[in-house]
Amino acid sequence: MTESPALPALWPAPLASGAVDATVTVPGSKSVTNRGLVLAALSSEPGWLRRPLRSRDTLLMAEALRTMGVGIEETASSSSSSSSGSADAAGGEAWRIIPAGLHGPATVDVGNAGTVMRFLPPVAALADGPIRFDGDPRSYERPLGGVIDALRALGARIDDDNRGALPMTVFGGGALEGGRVEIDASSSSQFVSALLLSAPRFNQGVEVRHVGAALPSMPHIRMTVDMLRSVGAQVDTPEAGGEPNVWRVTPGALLGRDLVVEPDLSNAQPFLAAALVTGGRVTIPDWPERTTQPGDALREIFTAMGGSCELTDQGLTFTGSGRIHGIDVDLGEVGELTPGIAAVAALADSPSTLRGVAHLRLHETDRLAALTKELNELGGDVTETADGLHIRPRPLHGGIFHTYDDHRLATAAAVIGLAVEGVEVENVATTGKTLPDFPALWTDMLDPAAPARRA
Ligand SMILES: O=C(O)C1=C[C@@H](OP(=O)(O)O)[C@@H](O)[C@H](O)C1
Ligand SMILES: C=C(OP(=O)(O)O)C(=O)O
Repeated sequence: MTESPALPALWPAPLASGAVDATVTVPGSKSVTNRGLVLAALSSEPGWLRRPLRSRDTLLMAEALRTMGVGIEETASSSSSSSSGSADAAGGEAWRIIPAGLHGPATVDVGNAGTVMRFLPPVAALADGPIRFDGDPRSYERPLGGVIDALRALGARIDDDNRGALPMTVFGGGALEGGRVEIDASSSSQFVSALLLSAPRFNQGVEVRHVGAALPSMPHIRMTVDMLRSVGAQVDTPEAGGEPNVWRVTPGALLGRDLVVEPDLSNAQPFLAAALVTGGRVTIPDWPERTTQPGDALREIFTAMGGSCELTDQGLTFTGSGRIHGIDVDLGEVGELTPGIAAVAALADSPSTLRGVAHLRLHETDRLAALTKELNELGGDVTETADGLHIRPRPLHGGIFHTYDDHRLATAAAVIGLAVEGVEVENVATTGKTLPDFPALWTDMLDPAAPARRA
């Protein structure tokens, strides 16, 4: 699914011939889909996920749950379900998730999905046998020690041959005691989300206390809390008058729900950037009015960089002004937006400073090093700071943009290619991690008549 044989090793990023004017339907959110799968698998009754994202990260999550015994059925429409009206209105494809006893032995391939490698070890601790975790070479380098240590403190037995990283085996004991635990989640908010998501099934629930430097990606933790509450879990949070950096989940059964997955707003980013870069207009249908997705911050960030946006019944319409301004911004809450913002900043009329994202060095690749190197090889002037990037725009030229198996590097390169002739994106198929149809969506955005011609 991820490696389409039709995609060339070097994808010539199309140059925009003018202002884009398009409506782009963006597939479902990776973060919502993978949380929805985990929560449904841990529920006490079957549930539905409608418009789930089907990408490498979410298919790995579904497959991992299946290998542990969970039923996940694909359906073409919602008509035979007991779904709510809103879900029926969503129509389209759906996954029916049928929870079952979690069984080992099993082997989980995490690929390079942070959500799979962090969210599933607590689930595996509830299984009745050993669950082996392995993945792409990069997954061995990504931080996991916080989850491993916390699970051990909560009663799990784990054999981590690579000491604090993958590969490893979680020896599920059929149940986990749970209770209080301290964790340093400064390298990834997913450590906190991982413990909270499975905690309703721990005997004592959980109290997670983050200790250490700043915690990144808070909107993703809010997403975890919101989704837990939507399936009936009781969660106390710092926001609700609780102690700072402390989350509590009470043990209890989770309900099977019918959830319509929102479009992935972080994957909407390159399309919104296209409006900004070309002085055009892009509409993303189904942009939610309220959401915990960090991509919603693009409304503010890209407006500050030179566009304007309007949320209507048609969705979010973003309009570029023809000018792009630099920005000085802390992206700690919305780190996954950094590559796309860096691409736009490299084309701006003034310098930018992107701060608060040191943890990106341990994402799919070292994103700070990769963006610096690749933008500079096209003639840019980017320097790494201790916690981000300083970008001084200069005229860029064409060349190969290496992507290091990082979907967001590939989409960032496509944004540069709109304005710079001759950009070739290495391994654009890596976008399949979260957005398998990216090359077709991109060319259709630039030529909205293309799908009709193909039909
Ligand atoms: O919980 C999630 O769904 C995510 C949390 C964030 O991780 P980090 O806190 O590790 O940056 C984000 O970057 C990632 O793309 C998705
Ligand atoms: C950091 C990201 O992914 P992951 O879920 O693998 O951490 C991302 O999608 O930008």
